[in-house]
Amino acid sequence: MEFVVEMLNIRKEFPGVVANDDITLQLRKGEIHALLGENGAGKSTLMSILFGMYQPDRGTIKVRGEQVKIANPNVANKLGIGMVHQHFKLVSNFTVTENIILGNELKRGLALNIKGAARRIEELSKRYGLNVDPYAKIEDISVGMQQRVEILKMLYRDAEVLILDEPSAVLTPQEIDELIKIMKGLVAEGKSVIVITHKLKEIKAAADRCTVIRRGKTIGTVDVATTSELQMAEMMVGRSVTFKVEKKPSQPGDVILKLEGLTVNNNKNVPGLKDFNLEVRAGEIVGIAGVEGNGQSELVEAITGLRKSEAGRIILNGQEITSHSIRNRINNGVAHIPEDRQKRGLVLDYTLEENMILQVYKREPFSKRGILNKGAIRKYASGILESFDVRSGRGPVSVSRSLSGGNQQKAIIGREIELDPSLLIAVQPTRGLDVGSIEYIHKRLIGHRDRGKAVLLISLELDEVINVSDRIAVVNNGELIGIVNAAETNENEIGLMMAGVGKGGDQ
Ligand SMILES: Nc1ncnc2c1ncn2[C@@H]1O[C@H](COP(=O)(O)OP(=O)(O)OP(=O)(O)O)[C@@H](O)[C@H]1O
Repeated sequence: MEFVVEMLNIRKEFPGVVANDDITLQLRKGEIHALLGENGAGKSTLMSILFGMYQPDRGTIKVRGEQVKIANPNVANKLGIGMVHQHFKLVSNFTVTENIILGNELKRGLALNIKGAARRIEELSKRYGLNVDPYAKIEDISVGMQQRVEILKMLYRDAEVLILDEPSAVLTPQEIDELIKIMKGLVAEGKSVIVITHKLKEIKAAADRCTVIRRGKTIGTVDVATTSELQMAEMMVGRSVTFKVEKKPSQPGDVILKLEGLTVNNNKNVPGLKDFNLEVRAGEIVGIAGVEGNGQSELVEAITGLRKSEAGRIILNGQEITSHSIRNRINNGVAHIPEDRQKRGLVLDYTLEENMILQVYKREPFSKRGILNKGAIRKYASGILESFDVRSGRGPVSVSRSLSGGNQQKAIIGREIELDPSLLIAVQPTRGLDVGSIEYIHKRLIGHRDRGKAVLLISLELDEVINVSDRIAVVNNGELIGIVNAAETNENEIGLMMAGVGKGGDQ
């Protein structure tokens, strides 16, 4: 039998949107199958159906040739289907083993045999090259390791089909290489993998076949080896796309942000950012390059006021703001596209239009003498949603939680750019976005620069930092290693600096 899973002519409708419209996906045993589609195309919905979280309105699912009804995730597990979600479901003060047996042994009322379970987890970890310590606490291990724990959880439950929903979105470039190896190891052992990803490079490196969907419809399934990245991108968005970022040389003006000897403690109360000096001028984009966890969060949180500084000064438009409140900084022209869109970006239970006016609702024309002007709010929000192509079932009145991840991200970016801030801090702005949206967001960041504003871009994507920034500041271990002009550098030079080697070879 060729296919281990077949999803045939699947339809799923939500209020105002047909998320899946006659979609067919057939998974061969032992393959890595990529699922590619624009933000909001319906990928997560389709996988949630396969994992029993939603029921399709129409269509058939077959597992190992037999028609099945996957009423809930327990049924999916019993059929050998497991899923790693974008947001992990782990208890942070429990160990790896406790997390893996939680909800399995516990739910089934089996006597707990932690040692036996840990032994089995260790064996699985070795067999699939996962390198996970069964006794480590979740809060002490990296996000990449936590993801492996989620993979182990599926293997522990004997999953044959593994669904990974945008697994690389939370990983560093090196962890992504390791994940690709892990996926290849899984299929070498006879498992089958479906992976949702927007990264065409990863599809090329890892997948055997790729199914492309657009606006809820199947466009086709291709063999990855014989299809180029550009061809897949064009199938996905339905038009030609360029991966190149067009921009004129910058025209830097006055200093907008100045950091002088800034030292900021991290969560462990030791300096995460040390004696840091940087200037960002009007009309330029300064990128921060560095391996995750080398002071970027401390830098951003200190500038936005989410974290206090231990020493040094933050100067915005010539005025010291080192100890100003968050609100005061916003009012003085700092906008922030945060890394964690669900925690800091959107109030998920508010509608989109409510989220679009979070910072400005007290201003005219949105309110007058404490009374909200609904018409003005609707007009403002609709304008943002339209220009940033935020797709949702019910437009401005959609509850933010119902949007696909990528569309939530676009809404946040739109809201922050619309404030027309003198300093825009963009942290991982294109994480989770499709290539068409990335192209658009890059244009808007450059457009913001060209209107004489300052942009500070923090990204783990080296391509993005090099292509979008004018100058690049490289950080390592909380220190500034050096600043280079983006037009005069390359990935190698930046990579060395990221490893702590200063320009010219000095440590
Ligand atoms: N629970 C829900 N209620 C209402 N609408 C929903 C719900 N879940 C998804 N949708 C809508 O269905 C469509 C498809 O969303 P889905 O999350 O499947 O997209 P996606 O392809 O995974 O996108 P992304 O790449 O941005 O994660 C979107 O328009 C979304 O707003």
